[in-house]
Amino acid sequence: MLLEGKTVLVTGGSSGIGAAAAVEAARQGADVAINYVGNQAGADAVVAQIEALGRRALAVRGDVAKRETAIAFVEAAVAAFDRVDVFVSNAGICPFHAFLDMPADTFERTMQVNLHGAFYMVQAAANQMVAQGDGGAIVAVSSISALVGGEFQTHYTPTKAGIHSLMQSAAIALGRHGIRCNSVLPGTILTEINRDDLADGEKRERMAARVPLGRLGEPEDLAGPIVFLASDMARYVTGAALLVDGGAFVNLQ
Ligand SMILES: NC(=O)C1=CN([C@@H]2O[C@H](COP(=O)(O)OP(=O)(O)OC[C@H]3O[C@@H](n4cnc5c(N)ncnc54)[C@H](OP(=O)(O)O)[C@@H]3O)[C@@H](O)[C@H]2O)C=CC1
Ligand SMILES: C[C@H](O)[C@@H]1OC(=O)[C@H](O)[C@@H]1O
Repeated sequence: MLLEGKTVLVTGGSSGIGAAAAVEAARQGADVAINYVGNQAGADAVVAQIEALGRRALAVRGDVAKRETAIAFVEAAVAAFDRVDVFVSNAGICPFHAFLDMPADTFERTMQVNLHGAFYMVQAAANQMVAQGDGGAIVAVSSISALVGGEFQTHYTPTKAGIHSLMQSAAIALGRHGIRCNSVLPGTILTEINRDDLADGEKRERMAARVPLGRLGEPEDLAGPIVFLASDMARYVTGAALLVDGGAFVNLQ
């Protein structure tokens, strides 16, 4: 097992990619704490799946846009499990909207949840790891959208580029502490975040047609790459960004 005896924290662990990563971490031997903001039923279901695997689980509610949520999440996990070995910064939103009439509050909320939230969470986890004194691993969920644009994502893609950049700079800041920082860059993965957007059958087919592996992604497609980067198998990997997109990014012609 790749994460035997480790404590793993996942933000946005109540559905989609975060839920899949949390359950896979437990399958790989970790105790897991998840953060969520509103979906208590989803959080409870993930806790039940982790416990069914014989591991300890904790769900902590909180809005990642607020710095105090990060402090409270890490404190709650340490109170329950004593330490933080792996931190997965995953929580995010993508309220699709046109650029020219983007409401300021939609832009600002997306920045606060996706980028400010990642910063505060990663900072809180890193401080705990530094205090423990024996390293750790941080994996942030960025996106293929860090590298390419989206007409209705002008508020969102900069947050994903920012998360990619945050991991690069954090890798430098934290390397001396033995803390590795990497990102995964998912392509289009079928989750709640894009359920309405991909209800448009024409768009869904167009997105799938771009993928050399022939299908859109499932949350579980991210679980392995996240666990790998979190594990000692990736012990000399830091500052890296791993595309997990079925080949969509490289598919120009
Ligand atoms: N699906 C995709 O195609 C892609 C997704 N991503 C990224 O993956 C990450 C996960 O998204 P995905 O699994 O797809 O979508 P989901 O909507 O399924 O999951 C989003 C998760 O984030 C949580 N969340 C949202 N806002 C907050 C908040 N303010 N505070 C705390 N938690 C919050 C949700 O909690 P709750 O359930 O309680 O609302 C939920 O657990 C996001 O960062 C997204 O940008 C990147 C590339 C592609
Ligand atoms: C939510 C979108 O469908 C999804 O988010 C991303 O980051 C991907 O690039 C997709 O656009």
